[in-house]
Amino acid sequence: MTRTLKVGIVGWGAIGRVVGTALAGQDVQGAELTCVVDNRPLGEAAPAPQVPFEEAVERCDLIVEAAGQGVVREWAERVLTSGTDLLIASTGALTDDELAKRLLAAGPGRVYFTGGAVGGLDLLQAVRHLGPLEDVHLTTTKLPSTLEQPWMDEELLARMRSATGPVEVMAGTARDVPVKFPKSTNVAASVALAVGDLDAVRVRVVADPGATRTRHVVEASGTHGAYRFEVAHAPDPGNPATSQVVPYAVLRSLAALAGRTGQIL
Ligand SMILES: NC(=O)C1=CN([C@@H]2O[C@H](COP(=O)(O)OP(=O)(O)OC[C@H]3O[C@@H](n4cnc5c(N)ncnc54)[C@H](O)[C@@H]3O)[C@@H](O)[C@H]2O)C=CC1
Ligand SMILES: O=C([O-])CC(=O)C(=O)O
Repeated sequence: MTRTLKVGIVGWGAIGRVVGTALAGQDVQGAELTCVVDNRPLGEAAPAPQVPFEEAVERCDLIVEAAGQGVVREWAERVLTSGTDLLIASTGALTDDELAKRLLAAGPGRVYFTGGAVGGLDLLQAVRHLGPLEDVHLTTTKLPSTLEQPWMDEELLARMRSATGPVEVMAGTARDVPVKFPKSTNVAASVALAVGDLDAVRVRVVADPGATRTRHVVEASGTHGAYRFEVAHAPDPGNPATSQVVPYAVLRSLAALAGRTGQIL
């Protein structure tokens, strides 16, 4: 008999709650929810025991990080070293070259990332083999309130709050942007992971009071072709910084990792 994959969720928020509830309801063949980690007491809210991180690493075959970039920085290497696998949502943490290098060298646990809110990453990963992509652009457009940051000056905050149309709040590369919007632009790092180059991905972050749907547009071109992927997601009602689809992207990855019959992977 094949073993059931024991999964621990770190972060019982917009992503973790949906993923954990589906796992607890046995919606993912071959995988089960073993425990939950969160820095807030969850009481009866979680359908599996809430445990400290150390205990989750011991008890699980795979940890799903759905808590924030800080958790990846603090825990990822220890998870992998213990032999537990790790599925990362907060890919922006990997813009730190030192951390990324350490994770690449760590094991025996394996590290995965979810495509999350953005599409087309499989194809971008594939076309790398045909030659470099010369031009890669990501434009992320969200509601202004989801993009406000402590480092912003009063003038920018006032422009965002009084905007009646789109306002560009940052232009940079996938190396710079996810650090500045840690809860809102992990997608930039995910595109860079697919392309294989943080500095090659040019990112624009746009605040738009009309953005009832969060939009991510990825455009890339090289000598071998041109690619464009555009999504417009409903935001999670409780946490509009996160698109509602993201936990389902995590669940899709989990179904593939648990890899049981009854599905075409
Ligand atoms: N790759 C992608 O497309 C996306 C990635 N994300 C990433 O996923 C993270 C989680 O997203 P949501 O579920 O929407 O956030 P959320 O804010 O709804 O939930 C986060 C949960 O993690 C917990 N938490 C925070 N720090 C913790 C720590 N140090 N230890 C234990 N628990 C901790 C919080 O208490 C909260 O329950 C975001 O911060 C972002 O980095 C979010 C959306 C899309
Ligand atoms: O959910 C989204 O649309 C994107 C997001 O928050 C992130 O990349 O961190």
